[in-house]
Amino acid sequence: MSSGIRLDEESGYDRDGPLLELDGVTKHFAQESGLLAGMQFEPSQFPPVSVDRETVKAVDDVSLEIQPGETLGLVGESGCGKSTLGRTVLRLLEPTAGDIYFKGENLADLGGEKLRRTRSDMQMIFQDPQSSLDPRMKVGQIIEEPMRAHDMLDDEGREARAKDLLERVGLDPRHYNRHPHAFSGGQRQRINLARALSVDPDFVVCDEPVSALDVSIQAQVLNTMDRLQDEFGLTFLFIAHDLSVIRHISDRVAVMYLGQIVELAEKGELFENPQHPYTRALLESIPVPDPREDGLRGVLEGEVPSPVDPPSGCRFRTRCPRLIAPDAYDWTDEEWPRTRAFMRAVKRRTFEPMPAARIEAEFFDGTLPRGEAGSIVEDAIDLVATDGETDGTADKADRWEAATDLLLESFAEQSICARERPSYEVESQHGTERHYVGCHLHR
Ligand SMILES: Nc1ncnc2c1ncn2[C@@H]1O[C@H](COP(=O)(O)OP(=O)(O)OP(=O)(O)O)[C@@H](O)[C@H]1O
Repeated sequence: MSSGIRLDEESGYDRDGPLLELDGVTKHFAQESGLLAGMQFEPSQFPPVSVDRETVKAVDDVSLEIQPGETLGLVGESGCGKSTLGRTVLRLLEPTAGDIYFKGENLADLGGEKLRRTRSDMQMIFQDPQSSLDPRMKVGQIIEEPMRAHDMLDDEGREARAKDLLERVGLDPRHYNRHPHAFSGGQRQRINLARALSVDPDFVVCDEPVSALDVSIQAQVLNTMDRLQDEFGLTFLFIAHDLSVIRHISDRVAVMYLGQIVELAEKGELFENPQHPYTRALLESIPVPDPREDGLRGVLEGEVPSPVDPPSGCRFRTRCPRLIAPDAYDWTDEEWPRTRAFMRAVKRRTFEPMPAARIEAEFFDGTLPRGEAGSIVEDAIDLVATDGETDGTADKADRWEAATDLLLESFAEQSICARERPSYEVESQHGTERHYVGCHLHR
């Protein structure tokens, strides 16, 4: 067509547009709070117990697009919301807020036959090929099950298609009558692929599909997925915590942290020109095949905070090595990085108690920051130093906590990183696509 726009006859879908579009997608879970599984004794009421509920903010305000035929890799540490996002996209989970458009149509508006058809157009494969295959069923039945559920073909047609699919995923069609236990992990994941493809979907969410497999098998399965993507014209949302897997399969990569996308760029751009401190830390923690290295380099410090009460502003700021200086103080080039390093060390208690002068020497090269910032640092040093003024607080643990609170409240909480949610676009150095980064360093 001269306009370059092609419309899907039935749906009016503009094929040059995104296949999938997420707009502010949010998924929160209500759960009982931690204390005694949330039970509280309330003698004044009947029954005399109440259950506290808290909100797990698993996915928060995610917007992105996936183009037809591409693989968008979704990467992040365990618990950052990748699976929840994948399931919400397929509406296996109802979003708390936001819209999901598939082929231009809002999934929330679909019903009846159209919803049924869209469901078969969107499939999912899971991490554990062992537990997702019913051991009592034969491979043929497993692959035919979705076709039966969607009234696709007759018995003969389904059998022929199942056998064809077995071959196309790299298995022997003669295995049609075998049970899944007769197959290796990699082969079972191929059966899963055949099942997902049986209903001829356009879009597949692949949730850690190779994580349970030996590294030697992973590449083979990934290569098969790559080939099938071309043959079937598939679009993948590919979830993995392993950056080398993501690098193998993705066209673009979205990095997720505590329920939000913090960076999104073409694969080459993301790996060659990572801009978010979280992405950099993830990249640095890829194990290197160097026998002198004892495993991981530059490992991420601390734990991922709870999604019940995520940090304000940039969610990564509580672990970020590049937290931005608070504007309320006047810093020289050296003062802020030193103060930041001291604050992190106090918070994580990474140094042994020592006299104040030694702390000053080790963290500040003997010269404290000038002005108000310097007085605050001095007070914090006093609290943790072996010869510091204790101000009546004799307990050592309390003093470390008081120093941590003082530093965090005076500095970390005043940083723009704590006050505003970052969202910026930077120029790509490699490739042509947009490079999104949620980090105030790009203000
Ligand atoms: N049904 C649920 N009820 C309450 N909280 C949930 C539920 N499902 C997930 N969560 C929480 O939501 C957060 C995100 O979990 P999710 O499984 O999506 O992360 P993930 O990045 O896929 O991690 P993993 O790779 O470990 O599966 C976690 O804190 C998790 O405990």
